[in-house]
Amino acid sequence: MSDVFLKEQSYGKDGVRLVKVIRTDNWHEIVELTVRVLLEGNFNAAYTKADNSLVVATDTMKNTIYILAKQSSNVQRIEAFAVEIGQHFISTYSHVSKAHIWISKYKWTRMLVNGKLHDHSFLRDGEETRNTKVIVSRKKDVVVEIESGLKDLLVLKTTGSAFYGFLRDKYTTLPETDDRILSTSIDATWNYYIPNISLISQIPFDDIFGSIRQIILDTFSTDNSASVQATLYLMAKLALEKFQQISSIHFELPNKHYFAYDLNRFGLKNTGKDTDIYYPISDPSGLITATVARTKSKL
Ligand SMILES: O=c1[nH]c(=O)c2[nH]c(=O)[nH]c2[nH]1
Repeated sequence: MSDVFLKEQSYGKDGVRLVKVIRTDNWHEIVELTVRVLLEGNFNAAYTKADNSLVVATDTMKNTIYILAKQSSNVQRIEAFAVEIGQHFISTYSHVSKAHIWISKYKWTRMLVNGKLHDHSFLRDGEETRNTKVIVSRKKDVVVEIESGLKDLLVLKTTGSAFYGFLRDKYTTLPETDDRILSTSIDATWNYYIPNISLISQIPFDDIFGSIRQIILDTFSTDNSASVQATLYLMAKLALEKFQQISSIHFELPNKHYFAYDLNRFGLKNTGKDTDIYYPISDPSGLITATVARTKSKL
C-alpha cells in the first residue's frame, strides 16, 4: 500500500497580458494588465487518475479573462475586476471552491504636449506596478479576501538619513553616519477588511491606493530617518491610522547602498561634509521587512 497522497493542488493561467482602450470621443484611456488565475476545487482525479472530465482548460480561463475585460466597466479598478473574475469561476463551475486572482497594472502616464495633456499619447514613467491578489472562496456564503499594493517604486534622497548607535562587535566595520544617501525600491502590500462582500463596491480602492502611495513618498522624503526600519514603521503607522478599511500592511525595503568613493588615495577630500562622489552597489543590499497591524484587528 502506498502512503503517498495528493496533499493540495491548484492550477490556472499565468501571464495573461491584456490591454483595454477606453474611448470617450477623442479622449482615450489605456489600461495594461497582467493577470494570473489559479483555481482550487474537485480536480484531484486529473492528477491521480488522469481523468480530465472536470478540468476547465487553462485556455478557457484565458478566454474568460478577455471576455470579462470586454464586458466589465471595472478593468481600471483592478480589485473590482479581480473580484468579478473570481466570482465568475466560482458561480460557473460548482466544483471550483476557490479562485485566486492576481493582477498587476503597469504605468501609462498621459503625455504633456505643448503644456496640455494629450488625448491619446502615454509614456511609461517607471517600472512601478500596482498589484492586487484576490481570493474568492465558496463557503457558506462567498467570501472575498483582497490584498493590494505597489511594487518597484524606486526612490532616493540625498540627505535626511542617518545610521548610528547600532551594535558594534569584532565583526563590525561599518562607520556610523549622520548623513547618507537613502535609496530603496518600495514593495508594499496591504489587506482590506471586508466584513461583507456587498461592501466591496463601496471601497474606494483607487483613492486608497493613491493616498497610501503619497503617504509613503511624503514619509520617505520628510522623515529624518534613523534607519530604514524606523522610516518603514512610520509609513505603515500613518497608512493604517488613515485608513480603517485596511487591517495590516507589509513592506519589503531593500537598502540600496551608495558608498562614498575613496578619493583620499588621490589627494581629494571625499569624506564627511565633502562627500559628493558615490558608487552605487547593486548587490548585496540590506533588506528590511515588516508587517504592521492593529492590536484590535478585525481579521
Ligand atoms: O537603515 C539601516 N538599517 C540597518 O539595519 C542597516 N545595516 C547596515 O549595515 N546599514 C543599515 N541601515
